[in-house]
Formats: sequence, C-alpha cells, structure tokens
Amino acid sequence: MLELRGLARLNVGPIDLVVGAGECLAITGPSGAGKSLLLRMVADLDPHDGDCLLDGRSCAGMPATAWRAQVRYLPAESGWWRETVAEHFPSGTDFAAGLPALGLPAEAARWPVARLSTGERQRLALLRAIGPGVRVLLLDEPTSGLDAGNVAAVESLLAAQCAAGVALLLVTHDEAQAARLATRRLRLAGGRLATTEGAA
Ligand SMILES: Nc1ncnc2c1ncn2[C@@H]1O[C@H](COP(=O)(O)OP(=O)(O)OP(=O)(O)O)[C@@H](O)[C@H]1O
Repeated sequence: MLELRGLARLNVGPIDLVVGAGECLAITGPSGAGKSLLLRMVADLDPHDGDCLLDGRSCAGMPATAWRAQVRYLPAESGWWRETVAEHFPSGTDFAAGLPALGLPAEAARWPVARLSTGERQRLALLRAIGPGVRVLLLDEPTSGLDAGNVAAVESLLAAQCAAGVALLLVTHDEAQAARLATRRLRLAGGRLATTEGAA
C-alpha cells in the first residue's frame, strides 16, 4: 500500500519500494548510509526527487497535513515544544491508557517535558506517533536509548501495530531486533537498498 517511486536526495536513491499493510521492513546499514534521509523523504520533510504513494494516492498530490496524518515519522531525537507531556497529545484522546504498556506511570501524562529522561522521551514520542488513521510508521532507531525490558515493551507495541495493519519502516543498527520484528530486511549501502541474508 506504500509505494516509493524513484525517491532520491543527495547520495541516496533513486529508490523504488513497495511496503504492504502489516509488513515490518527493517533497514540496516552503516552510519551515514542515508537511512534517516530515506525516512525523511518518505515523511516528505525534505526536498527530493520521486514520489510516494499510499493506496495509489500521491503524496505530491495531497496536502502535507493529510500525508502526515497517515505517515508518521519518529526521529531518533524527538521534538518537544510545550511545557507538559499531555499538551503534545490531541485533546480528548485517552493517550494515558497507553502509558503502562510502555513502562510509564499514568501520572507521566502530567509530567513537565523538562524532567523526562532520554528513554522516557523516546517512549512517549512513540506513543505520540501511533493512533487512529496512522497507516505507516517511519521509525528511526526507536529503542536506541532503552534497557532490555523497555526494548521488549516497545517491540510488543510495534508488533501489535503490524498486527493491526500498520506498515513499519524500521531503521535499526540492532540486527537481533531486525530479526525479531521484520517480515523483510533490507540493507542501505552506497545509496541503494539491497536484500540482506537472514531476512525472515
Ligand atoms: N542536509 C544535508 N546536507 C548534506 N548532507 C547531508 C544532509 N543531511 C544528511 N547529510 C549527509 O548524508 C549522509 C546520510 O545521513 P543520514 O543521517 O541519513 O545517515 P544514517 O544512515 O541515518 O546514519 P546513522 O546510522 O549514523 O544515523 C551523511 O553523510 C550526512 O552527513
């Protein structure tokens, strides 16, 4: 349902790729290979050549807000711009119900952003990224700062998203994580994507 057609920027691409609903595509590759550039192109955050389509509808042909409501990008370092956690979630949503599954207490909804640890920010940013209407999650090292227990919690949540039909593009340096989560694995090197050995 997500299709990348000739996506290219700087030294990355052109990349053609189709990712189905419920598929988890893991992308590995050396530092500086262009993994984040690729995710940012799919999120339509930087100027680039080519186009992305969702169920045949072109990103270039729809308002940026409509694309980003369906295709969510979780950067390696999340952005926070208001004082408290709750202010970053749409009002009227019961996002706090999702906190325990990520190892966070319900009162974390009221915490000031300034007190959040790196791992707390990372898990809360993931909670922010998921939700009704989201079809694709673009995940840049979503567990890089986490202990083993929280890695497992995040991976469970991601597996549940896949089971619900969300497509994941997962950038990770963790080959074991790729093996656990991915339905398909690709390696980005020299600006091109290639199949890796050990792909599920
Ligand atoms: N705006 C830019 N202008 C020029 N070069 C850039 C720009 N953004 C990124 N790059 C370069 O493009 C290359 C790919 O960057 P990118 O962040 O995508 O790497 P990555 O594969 O995600 O690496 P890492 O695993 O270290 O996060 C890097 O050499 C980076 O310095």
